[in-house]
Amino acid sequence: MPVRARGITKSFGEVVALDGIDLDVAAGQVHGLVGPNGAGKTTLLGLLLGLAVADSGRLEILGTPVGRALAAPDGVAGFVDGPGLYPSLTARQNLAALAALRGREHTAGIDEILDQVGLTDLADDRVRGFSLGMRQRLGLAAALLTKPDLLVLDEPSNGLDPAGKKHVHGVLTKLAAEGTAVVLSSHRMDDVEALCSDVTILSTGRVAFSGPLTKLATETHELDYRLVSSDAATARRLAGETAGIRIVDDSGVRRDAELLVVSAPVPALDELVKRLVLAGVAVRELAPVISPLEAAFLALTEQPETN
Ligand SMILES: Nc1ncnc2c1ncn2[C@@H]1O[C@H](COP(=O)(O)OP(=O)(O)OP(=O)(O)O)[C@@H](O)[C@H]1O
Repeated sequence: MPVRARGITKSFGEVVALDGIDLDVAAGQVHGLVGPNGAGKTTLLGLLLGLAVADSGRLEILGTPVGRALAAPDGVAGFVDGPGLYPSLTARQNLAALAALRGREHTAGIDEILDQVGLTDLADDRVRGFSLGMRQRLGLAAALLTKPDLLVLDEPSNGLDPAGKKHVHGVLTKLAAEGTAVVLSSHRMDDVEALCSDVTILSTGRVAFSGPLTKLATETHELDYRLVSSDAATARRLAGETAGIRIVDDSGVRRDAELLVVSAPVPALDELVKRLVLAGVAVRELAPVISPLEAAFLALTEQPETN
């Protein structure tokens, strides 16, 4: 198991950043860490990278218990708070310098790595002029210099354009398929859904959910769905007549003539679709207003209102 954490706590003065965290990340898994600002994601990723030590609890990285020393265990790569790069060197020189620092001749692989992250055209430009998204891609390239068994990335999609995202997703998916365990944090639920097999939802330093994304979807019993059909009036009538379906009027989503928003468990929704088709009403669009992950995120991390 590349990551096995039990009862991890970490405080900064009065602030309890991590409050009894359990986390398992298996080889070949892309594991998403999500949670509101300040939930403890970066702190946890920092522990995995050996940038800080926990106050208490047990942490095993790649099968080795982590001690009190600040050191990145062998086989671990990644970054938090943006990658550390030399601004006056080019992208290629940055990678060559890092490879040299690690005492190995990696230059043969540098062109291929730059290509994987989509930086070939910028290989000989100085990093000083790089945008956030370009830096993120170069940071990932640096992490690929040694093929890591555990890759830890804080907000790797930050600042990426669609092409950059495609490259990064491609690289991470390929690494995971080859057995690397990937742990990444993100505020983008769509990215996590596209990329991760498993997710941990953190809320004020505690684990609110940890497990496969598919489990989260089945545990979410009822969601709001947008239904666009060829006959909204009939759809509204049939929805009202179908057991388990509730018509939502104040959902805050775009209102238009063909759109109906209903709240329903999946079997009731199936029944409604069958009735619509029997009545000769075409279903043009049927999708959750927010995804199961986003719904779970909001439900599990909602802060009680303070008056
Ligand atoms: N070096 C530090 N000194 C003092 N407090 C810290 C330090 N690092 C983190 N904290 C506090 O610990 C808590 C968790 O912070 P952390 O950065 O891990 O959250 P996060 O989930 O990564 O947030 P974000 O989504 O905003 O990046 C916050 O309350 C933060 O203020």
